[in-house]
Amino acid sequence: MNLHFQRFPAPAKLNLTLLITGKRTDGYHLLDSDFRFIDFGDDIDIAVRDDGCIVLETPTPGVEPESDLTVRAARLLQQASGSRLGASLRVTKRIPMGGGLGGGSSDAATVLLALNKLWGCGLSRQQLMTLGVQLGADVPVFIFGRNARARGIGEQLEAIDLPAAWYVVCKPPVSVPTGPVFQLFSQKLLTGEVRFSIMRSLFDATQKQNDLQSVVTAMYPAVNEALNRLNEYGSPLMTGSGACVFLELESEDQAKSVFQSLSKDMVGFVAKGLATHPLYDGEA
Ligand SMILES: C[C@@](CO)(OP(=O)(O)O)[C@H](O)COP(=O)(O)OP(=O)(O)OC[C@H]1O[C@@H](n2ccc(N)nc2=O)[C@H](O)[C@@H]1O
Ligand SMILES: Nc1ncnc2c1ncn2[C@@H]1O[C@H](COP(=O)(O)OP(=O)(O)O)[C@@H](O)[C@H]1O
Repeated sequence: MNLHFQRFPAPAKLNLTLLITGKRTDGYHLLDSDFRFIDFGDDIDIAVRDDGCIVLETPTPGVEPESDLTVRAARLLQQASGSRLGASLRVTKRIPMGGGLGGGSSDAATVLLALNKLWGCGLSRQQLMTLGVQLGADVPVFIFGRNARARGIGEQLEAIDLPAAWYVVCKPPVSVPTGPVFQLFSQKLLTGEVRFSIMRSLFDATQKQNDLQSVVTAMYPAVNEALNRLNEYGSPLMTGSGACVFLELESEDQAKSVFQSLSKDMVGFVAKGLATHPLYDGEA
């Protein structure tokens, strides 16, 4: 079979603020969070196959190919669209796993967006978002394509305009699993150590916070250390359920200079905030 690969970007996200506002009866927590895409991410090379097979040529260490979100996204679209076509996938992984940067979710969203076009499925953006949330709470925002305020578990999205900004992102040497962080948050609710954040309009709108941060720093001192290092230059925050932490700066020069002054053992990068997802085409 003659395979013709095309490259599609899968950007990382930052949660510029993340409030936990309640809990659904199925145990999922309700959020109020501002998502921003950044110019750092994975790349996925995709070739259409005429035999219907979904082949991941670059398995991620520690993730069974069948449970990889790229493969699950392709199979889900096959089922939903009835397409008889298949795909070969090559993932160039840069986004650290368990980093709160949404790597797996972004990979899944990119596969859904790309194969919808390559297979000619013709599903709307909204239909793809409905499929995407079955794979993970973070998938819909990547399909939505604009920086967004997300509510519900991440499926109620409202586009937001954000000023140009650069980010120093640090990756402490730990990988944080999302489920246990929410579980611990729930336990601490019972003991009164954490609370649900009431409506955001009652807060100072400029105040940014992450309600999962205290839970994660209690479990992982390395996350606290990274926050302390960045604290010397501004007000850093953890993204998502961690482990990455970031500091927003107004210029690229400022961001680079902060990054350079961090000690060499701090793993991280400088990224620009994007206005939209690179695959966003303006269509609703
Ligand atoms: C916290 C956030 C914020 O952006 O980001 P990450 O740190 O994972 O990137 C997300 O809401 C995470 O979304 P995602 O990573 O897709 O989570 P999922 O795979 O759907 O859920 C993993 C587990 O976390 C818990 N979970 C997840 C989301 C949510 N709103 N409430 C929850 O209680 C559930 O126990 C679920 O089984
Ligand atoms: N293509 C993929 N890329 C990253 N993680 C994946 C992928 N497929 C499945 N996973 C699983 O999803 C988990 C969450 O990964 P990821 O979304 O990158 O981090 P986070 O939820 O912290 O933003 C990983 O620990 C891994 O087990």
